Amino acid sequence: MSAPGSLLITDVRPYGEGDPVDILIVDGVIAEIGPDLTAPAEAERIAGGDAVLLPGFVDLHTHLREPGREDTETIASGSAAAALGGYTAVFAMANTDPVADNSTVTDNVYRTGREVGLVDVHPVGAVTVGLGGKQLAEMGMMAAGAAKVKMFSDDGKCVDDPLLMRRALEYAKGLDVLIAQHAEEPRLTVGAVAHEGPTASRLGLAGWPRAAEESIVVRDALLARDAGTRVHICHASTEGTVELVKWAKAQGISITAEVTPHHLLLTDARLESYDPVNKVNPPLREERDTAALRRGLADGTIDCVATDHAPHAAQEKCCEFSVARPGMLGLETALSIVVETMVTPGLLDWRGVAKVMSERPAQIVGLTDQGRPIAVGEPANLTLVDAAASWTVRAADLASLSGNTPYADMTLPATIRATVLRGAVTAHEGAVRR
Ligand SMILES: NC(=O)N[C@@H](CC(=O)O)C(=O)O
Ligand SMILES: [Zn+2]
Repeated sequence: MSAPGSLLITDVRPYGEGDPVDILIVDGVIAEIGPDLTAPAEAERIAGGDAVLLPGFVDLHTHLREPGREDTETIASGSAAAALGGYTAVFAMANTDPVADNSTVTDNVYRTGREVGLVDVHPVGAVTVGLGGKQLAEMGMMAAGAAKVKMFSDDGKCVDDPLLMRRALEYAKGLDVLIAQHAEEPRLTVGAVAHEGPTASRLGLAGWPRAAEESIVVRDALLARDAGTRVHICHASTEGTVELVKWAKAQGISITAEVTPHHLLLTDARLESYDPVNKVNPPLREERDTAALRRGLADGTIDCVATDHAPHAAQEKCCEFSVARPGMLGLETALSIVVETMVTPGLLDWRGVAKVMSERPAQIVGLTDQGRPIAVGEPANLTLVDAAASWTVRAADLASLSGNTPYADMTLPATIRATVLRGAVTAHEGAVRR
């Protein structure tokens, strides 16, 4: 990765608006914006080629698998995937082995992320010890450590005990940190592997009803109301969740929600092939759900896009559908899927993309150096998007160590031309800079 000094990016359109301008970055900060800028001879130069310039993306939901499953992803490989996907910050979920339920693990993840240096890696701390759902983890120690953990989640599992969730929210309020809930009432999803509906019935797959998600969403909204604190809903997947989040926000409850690219695009029609690449939690649902999620993201009910990048080894994804691991890759394809589902149909413009992929996620978690406006004096965390380009996804070409992308061999719109982290180029023309 190039060291900060000066960087001149020529010929870009901030938020896809107006005439192309140049951006001069000095020591990691945007120093000048305007036509025909000059830079010192030693400055690095990047030709923008009329790219759309956006604030660097922030992902609130990434699984990096280190420590424990470095065969499927490492902090280094996941950081490369993130930089190539236009991300400048990712939140690494706690369901590692060992679980990130103490400051030794969270601080190690943070330090390794800094050493790799391609993206800001913020570890997520577990809410409960070992993700066991029985005893609160030492959230205060993790928040006070080097990583300054800002978000806690048992993701992969739901904090289903209502009293424990209540205590976690109260504790989080005192620490001014965010609890992110994987909303799944486990007693409604015993043995479930697919969305409960006509497709699963026909294919003989055990169903995961919408109510398993929605009952936890409404419960946690009420618990957040009573605790006077905020709660964040991971990977919203149903029409009912959109309606419930809208209702809760209208009551003044401090609730936020994310949607994944795959829940915006894909439905359970994909399951006809029994290909385990389509197995994910929460499951791919129906068109009324994808339509509601798109509308919800467009009108702000759903706050942001998060990838739920979930790498798995080939041998855990090649078996029978019912025993395969749930989860799909997301970092390198997220922007393209958002363009396909939201920009192309006119539901979001580029300002809207900046909002849902950068500004809102940074605000939700309280990052002050990311998701900032593109303006003089702001930190240079930036993504250049070639909006007119397209690419064909090849699983083997992805930087992720795993290959479980549901978009293999699909041609998708828009590419990331470059990613800039505090003035240093982390990815350029499909290659990472180390
Ligand atoms: N989404 C998934 O299907 N899997 C995630 C866990 C999660 O996000 O729930 C994983 O860690 O593999
Ligand atoms: Zn989850």
